[in-house]
Amino acid sequence: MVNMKQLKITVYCASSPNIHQDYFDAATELGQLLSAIDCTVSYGGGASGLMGALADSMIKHGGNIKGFIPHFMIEREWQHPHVPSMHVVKTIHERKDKLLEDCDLAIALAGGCGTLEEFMEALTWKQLNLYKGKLMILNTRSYYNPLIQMLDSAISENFMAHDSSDMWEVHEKPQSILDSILK
Ligand SMILES: Nc1ncnc2c1ncn2[C@@H]1O[C@H](COP(=O)(O)O)[C@@H](O)[C@H]1O
Repeated sequence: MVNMKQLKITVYCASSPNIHQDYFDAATELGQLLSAIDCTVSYGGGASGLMGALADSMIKHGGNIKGFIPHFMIEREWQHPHVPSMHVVKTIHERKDKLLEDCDLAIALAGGCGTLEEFMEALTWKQLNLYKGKLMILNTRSYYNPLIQMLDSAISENFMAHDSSDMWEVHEKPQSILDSILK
């Protein structure tokens, strides 16, 4: 049985606030579900978009959430004001390293180029065995279908090994992510 106190989860997600309510609902639900299993969640430390929704939900439901935010974003006052454990790092590269350090599971919620880049780096590191944790995609509103199709093409065209899709799980709903963690 997994000791949930030990489980370290990283969540990559959008900074944009101008998105469909379904994405906010999914981030809020995931925050509530992860709070209930008492794991530690690390994220980019922002207050806007899905980052803010996830952090607000975890704070509301008594979860453990840590932010890793580069100094230049603090200067722009982008950090979440109520996340108690906020780590200020020098660069965005240091933030990405910290987010994957000792991470058991990295989850990509919907997001823009920042989220895509973070998730693809984690996948690349997993392929190189530099990251040993799990990877999950929360496919709210089928947002990630084109990326999944692209990865399938990379496999079918032999740019990636035939068993590469074992490296990630795709979940349509937050509850399905929780079920996979608990199984
Ligand atoms: N306003 C922001 N606060 C914190 N982090 C931000 C912000 N804007 C971009 N970022 C960085 O990008 C990802 C999310 O990027 P998306 O392009 O919105 O998916 C976030 O983790 C930060 O690295």
